[in-house]
Amino acid sequence: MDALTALHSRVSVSRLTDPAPDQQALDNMFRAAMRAPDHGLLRPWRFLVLRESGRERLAELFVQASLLDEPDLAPQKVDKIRSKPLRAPMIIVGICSPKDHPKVPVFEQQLAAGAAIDNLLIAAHAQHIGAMWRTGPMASHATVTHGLGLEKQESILGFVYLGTPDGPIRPLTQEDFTPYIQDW
Ligand SMILES: Cc1cc2nc3c(=O)[nH]c(=O)nc-3n(C[C@H](O)[C@H](O)[C@H](O)COP(=O)(O)O)c2cc1C
Repeated sequence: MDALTALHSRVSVSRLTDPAPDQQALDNMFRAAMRAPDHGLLRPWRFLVLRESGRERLAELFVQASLLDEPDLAPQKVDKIRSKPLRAPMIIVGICSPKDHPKVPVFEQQLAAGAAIDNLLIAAHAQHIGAMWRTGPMASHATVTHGLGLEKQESILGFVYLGTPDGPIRPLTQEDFTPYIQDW
């Protein structure tokens, strides 16, 4: 798929199944992530790749975090929370890992890390891999961030769910971009 086709047609895929992306596809995605615009070339990102046991451990962190917030959570709700990270065969946790820099504020480093995640999504799509960027309250919950080994200054920007699309991909309608553009 050429670059413009990939950019014009990327779509989130929420229903994902096996197989997970193979190593070559993953390498292509990370190479794309590394090409994100990056003020100062600080590489203010890192990624955790969660496969079978990683997703299960993440599920337990989600449960622990939710029970800490709401100790009386109904068992059905606990099961639902536990099932969330198991919705796809692979999750990549996109982390902003800002560096101290006199000219590059954390905000810009978060933008760069977000761009790296978007490059990763587009590279997944270009290889016919289904992907969806998710966050939710678990992304900023201390139980989850500590459990995943984040440092104090780091933050989770997204859980990227990855796999093979399970069913048809949502058809896209051409969106009119002109309302978002002005000559000035
Ligand atoms: C930072 C960020 C966090 C997101 N978190 C969620 C989320 O937790 N749940 C969700 O359903 N969509 C989330 N989305 C949106 C989806 O990834 C997706 O972009 C949206 O559903 C639109 O679909 P499309 O990507 O096919 O246009 C998030 C997007 C971004 C950029």
